[in-house]
Amino acid sequence: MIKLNVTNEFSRLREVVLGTAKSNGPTPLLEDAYDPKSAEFIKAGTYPLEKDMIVEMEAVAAVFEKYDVKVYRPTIIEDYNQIFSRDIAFVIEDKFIKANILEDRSREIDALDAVMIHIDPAKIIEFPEAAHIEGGDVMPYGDYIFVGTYYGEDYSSFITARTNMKAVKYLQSLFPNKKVKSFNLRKSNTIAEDNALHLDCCFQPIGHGRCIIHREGFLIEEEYQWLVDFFGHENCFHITKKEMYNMNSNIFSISEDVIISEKNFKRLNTWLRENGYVVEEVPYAEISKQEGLLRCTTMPLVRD
Ligand SMILES: NC(=[NH2+])NCCC[C@H](N)C(=O)O
Repeated sequence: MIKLNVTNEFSRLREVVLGTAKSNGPTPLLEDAYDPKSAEFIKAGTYPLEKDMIVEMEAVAAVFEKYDVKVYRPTIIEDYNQIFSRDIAFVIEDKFIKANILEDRSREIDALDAVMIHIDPAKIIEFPEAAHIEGGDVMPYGDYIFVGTYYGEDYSSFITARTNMKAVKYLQSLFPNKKVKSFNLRKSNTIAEDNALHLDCCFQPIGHGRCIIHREGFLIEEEYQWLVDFFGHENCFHITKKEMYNMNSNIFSISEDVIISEKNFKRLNTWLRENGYVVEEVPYAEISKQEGLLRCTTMPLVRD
């Protein structure tokens, strides 16, 4: 049995699911894209190729091996995108919560059966159908759970809005002892630079009380300010629109001190090293064309 345990983004990682780019399928049709960045590269004829993405994801697997982290991979569904494991389920404390994901991605969870047989069935939780939630929007942080949402009246017109207030409320009922704090995120179906697809696309806590944040990803100034006050201004690494677009907030922590990051994130990686973190650089620029990066492709099961 897997002893599920996740209470934050950075305690020492022991077991994780890493997505796969194998049998990812051909380049999707433009009308089938479900995020603006993928659409941009489909239009430009530069949508990432399976063979290139496989190489990138194997580089992450090699880092996990180096740190002795046990890695599970999804069972391959033929011609289906299974890169972003983060969104399909998530672990908080000892509970494995199946997300209520976008219809286009609904088959991805089937590929985790081989992982779920090692989980106590009593710990597997499903959300009510009307409560939409994806793991990229959910971040446990000690007594808190931070959740990205969109609560505009026009929620249903945004394919980029994946977590609704029904889910935020349901999450609170599941964890009555935690403070669930939600953040209304900026959405755009067409302009990737204006789209915070998930909370991890504009914000992520790292070890030693710091975080990475993009102000404009938040629609409500007070909600952004709450985070800055919570972490302290000097502990926040602010990223620009372009850096958000390149997914700088979507790095992944193996521990308080070790972070996997993209090799082109010069400004971020320098800041991390100056502050004492060990940065494991990997190439992930092809994956990033699908509006996701390292956090999105991983789903932690066990941290210390
Ligand atoms: N946790 C994340 N930010 N995941 C990114 C998922 C990207 C994927 N193209 C989608 O639209 O669903």
